[in-house]
Amino acid sequence: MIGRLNHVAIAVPDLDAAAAQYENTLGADVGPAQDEPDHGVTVVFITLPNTKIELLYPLGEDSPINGFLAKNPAGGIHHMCYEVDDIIAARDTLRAEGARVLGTGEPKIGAHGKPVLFLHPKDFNGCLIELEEV
Ligand SMILES: C[C@@H](C(=O)O)C(=O)SCCNC(=O)CCNC(=O)[C@H](O)C(C)(C)COP(=O)(O)OP(=O)(O)OC[C@H]1O[C@@H](n2cnc3c(N)ncnc32)[C@H](O)[C@@H]1OP(=O)(O)O
Ligand SMILES: [Co+2]
Repeated sequence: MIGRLNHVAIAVPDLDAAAAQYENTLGADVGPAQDEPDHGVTVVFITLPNTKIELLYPLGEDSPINGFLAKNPAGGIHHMCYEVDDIIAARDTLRAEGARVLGTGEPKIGAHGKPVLFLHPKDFNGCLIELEEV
């Protein structure tokens, strides 16, 4: 069901510093910061030859990453995003297997303009999973 690794997301306490570090110290292809108000985050995408890194910073008071950053003040890996062909079919299969789909269960439009859903980290070895329909 899952296909390519679309991105690995890292929650960071200082978005400008993290973006500059990836650009200047690691020599990566770093994009501009973009606000994602529907998701409560500001993101910076870093394009690697085989996948992307998503730097995440909270946007607004109800950001879903506030708790994670409170527990991990230095930052940390927040989620993995896997590509799927059909996100509704994937959701229904996963639910039937007992996995918890977060939020309303209806896909939202993600940072790439494509539908996304999240799966509870406690159901997947402590790793929050994002699914993106490509
Ligand atoms: C723009 C878009 C895109 O790429 O297109 C994005 O990525 S938006 C990316 C941001 N959006 C999202 O993450 C949306 C989905 N996320 C959520 O709904 C939430 O963040 C939850 C995953 C439900 C966690 O919420 P919250 O931290 O408030 O809950 P909580 O404190 O009760 O946490 C429940 C347990 O899960 C753990 N926990 C929390 N966040 C975690 C994470 N990212 N990875 C692994 N474990 C995690 C907590 O430590 C806790 O474990 P213990 O009980 O053992 O201490
Ligand atoms: Co993401």
